[in-house]
Amino acid sequence: MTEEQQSLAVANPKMTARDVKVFYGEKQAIKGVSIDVDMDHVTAFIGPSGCGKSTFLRTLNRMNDTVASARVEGTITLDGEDIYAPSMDVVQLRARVGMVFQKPNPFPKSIYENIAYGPRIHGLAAGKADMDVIVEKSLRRAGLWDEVKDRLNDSGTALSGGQQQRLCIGRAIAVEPEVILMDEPCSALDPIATAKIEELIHELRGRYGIVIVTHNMQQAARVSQRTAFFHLGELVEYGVTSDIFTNPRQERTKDYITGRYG
Ligand SMILES: Nc1ncnc2c1ncn2[C@@H]1O[C@H](COP(=O)(O)OP(=O)(O)OP(=O)(O)O)[C@@H](O)[C@H]1O
Repeated sequence: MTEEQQSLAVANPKMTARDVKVFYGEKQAIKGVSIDVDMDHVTAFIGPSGCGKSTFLRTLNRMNDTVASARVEGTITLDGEDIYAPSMDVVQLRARVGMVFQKPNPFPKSIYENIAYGPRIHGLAAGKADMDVIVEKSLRRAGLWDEVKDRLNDSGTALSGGQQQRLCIGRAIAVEPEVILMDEPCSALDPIATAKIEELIHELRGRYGIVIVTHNMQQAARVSQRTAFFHLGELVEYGVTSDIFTNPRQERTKDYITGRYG
């Protein structure tokens, strides 16, 4: 075992998934996945289209609840607490485990309101001055403040695609999440906007647990320290990113990273 692999084994998990299965009606999309997510490493989910990356990602904050035919089995915990327990407040859970989607989806409101909306609902600001601080801090963390500080009342939808995606990251940050799930956050962006998001992921690492689904293996190699390779609903291999890309243990992983399918 390399030193890095040892640290993989002893990592203190923020979230754990054990034998997670997801069904859409009769069809099984996830076949018994177990994985840990920690705060210190960015985790990338890779694999060919339809292998279940997004489905599994969405189990981590119960976004699958919004799909009527979806059913989840197994156990997922956040700080040791079962997130599928009846006592779990799902609105609170989705603030603690935030999500950024493939297509930037700011609210059709001002830049300021996009950030302030969540903290207001969750009662995080005592008044306007408090909210101003939260808005500035969130936009700074999302790497957007300098670009928008003089136009906070402009519509969020008037920003460029890359700026909109950083606004959505800022919106997730504003409610003080512990984990941020990103579902192909750069697939609608040009290379420059993509580079900015990747840089931002580096800056956010450690402060938040980060899980990113990506089609782009170079991106997984650039932004993550842990990579999980999914195929046909199974987690085929999970490990230190550099090991997965240079020394995969499973034949299916090797075939995928060498471009034999996908
Ligand atoms: N709402 C749904 N209802 C029924 N089946 C679904 C639904 N969402 C996903 N699936 C199916 O579940 C399987 C996994 O899909 P999922 O979108 O999770 O894969 P993915 O690896 O994220 O794919 P992609 O990279 O193309 O986004 C696929 O067979 C897909 O058709």
